[in-house]
Amino acid sequence: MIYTVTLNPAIDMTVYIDELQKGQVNRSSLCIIDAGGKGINVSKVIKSLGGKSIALGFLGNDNKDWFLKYLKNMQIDYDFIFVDGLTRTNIKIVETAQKVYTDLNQNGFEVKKKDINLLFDKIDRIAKTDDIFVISGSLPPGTDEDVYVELIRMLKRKGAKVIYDADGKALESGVLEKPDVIKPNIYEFKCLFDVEENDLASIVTSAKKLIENGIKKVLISMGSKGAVFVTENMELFANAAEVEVKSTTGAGDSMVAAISYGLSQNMDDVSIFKLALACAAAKVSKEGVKAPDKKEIERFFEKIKLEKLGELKWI
Ligand SMILES: Nc1ncnc2c1ncn2[C@@H]1O[C@H](COP(=O)(O)OP(=O)(O)OP(=O)(O)O)[C@@H](O)[C@H]1O
Ligand SMILES: O=P(O)(O)OC[C@@]1(O)O[C@H](CO)[C@@H](O)[C@@H]1O
Repeated sequence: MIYTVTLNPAIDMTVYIDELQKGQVNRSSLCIIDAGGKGINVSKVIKSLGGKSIALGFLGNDNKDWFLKYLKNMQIDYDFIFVDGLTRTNIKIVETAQKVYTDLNQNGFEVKKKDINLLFDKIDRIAKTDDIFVISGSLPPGTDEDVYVELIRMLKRKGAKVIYDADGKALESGVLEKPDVIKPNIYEFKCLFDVEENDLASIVTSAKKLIENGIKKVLISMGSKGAVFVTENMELFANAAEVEVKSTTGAGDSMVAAISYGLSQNMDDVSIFKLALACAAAKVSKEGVKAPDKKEIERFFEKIKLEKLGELKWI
C-alpha cells in the first residue's frame, strides 16, 4: 500500500489576475479552491494514475468537513488525526500577463505533543515491509524539527520504503536517514550542495554522493528547465515538456506521485522518470491544484525524450 503523510495540509486558493497591483484593491478573474498540501496532492495524482493510496497526517477540526468531502468525491482513502483549529488556507497567485506564480503559504494549525504521539502510534501500527510511505511538506507549529528524522527511522526499521520531499533543515537532517528516494527542487538541492543551477555535471556529481551514501534514487526538479534523475544504475536528464502553463502548484508533487506509483508497479527507472515528467506536464496544464487526467498523462508520456547523461544519447 502507498501511504502519504501530510503534517501540514492546506486549502489551496488559486487566484488568477492579470497583474497584481501592490497596495491596491485587486479583483481576480478566476478563483479555484482545492484540498492540498504536498502529500494530499500526491494522493490525488496516484488516483489519476489508477493507483490507490491512504492519506495520513493531521487535519484541522474546524473546517474538516469541506476537506473530507473533497477527498471523498475523489474517492481517496484517508485516516487523519484531527487537531484543534483550522487547516490553513494557502493563496496561490497566478498573474496571467507575465506568467508569474506567487505562493502565500500560512504556518498552519498548532500541533500538540499528544497529536504527534497519536500519529506515530498509528503509523507504527499500520506500516509493513514493502509499504511505500511518502513524507512531504512543511512542519506545522508545535512539531519538533527532527520529527521527520524519527519517522523515517521508524519506517526504515519496519522495512517500508520512504519517498521524502521536504526543504531546509528538515531536508538536511532527513537525507542522513537514507530515505529510498528524495525529490528536491533545485533550490532545495542547493541547501544540500553548493551547485550552480545550470551546471548539470556538478548536480549529477552531487546527487551521486547521496546514492553512494545509500539513497537509491534522487530526482531533482528544475521547474521549466526540466529535471535530472540519478539512480544506482543511471543518470538521466529531460527538458520540461512544452505546455501551456495554467498553474505550477503541485508539479513536484505529481512527480512524487509518479515515483511512488512506479515503485508500487515495479517500473524501471526510465519509465518512472518519464512518468514523473508526464505527470508534471499534465499537472501544470491544469488550472488550480487539480489532479491531471490519465489520458493527458499518457499523451505526454509518449512525447517525453530523455537524455542519458555521459552518453549523449536520447531515449
Ligand atoms: N513553467 C513550467 N513549464 C513546463 N514545465 C514545468 C514548469 N514548471 C514546472 N514544470 C514541470 O514540473 C516539474 C516540477 O516542477 P518544480 O521543479 O517547480 O517542482 P516543485 O518546486 O517541487 O513544485 P511544487 O512544490 O509546487 O510541487 C519540472 O521538472 C517540470 O517538468
Ligand atoms: O508549506 P508547504 O507545506 O511547504 O507547502 C504547501 C503547498 O504549497 O504545497 C503544495 C504544492 O506542492 C500545495 O498544495 C500547498 O499549498
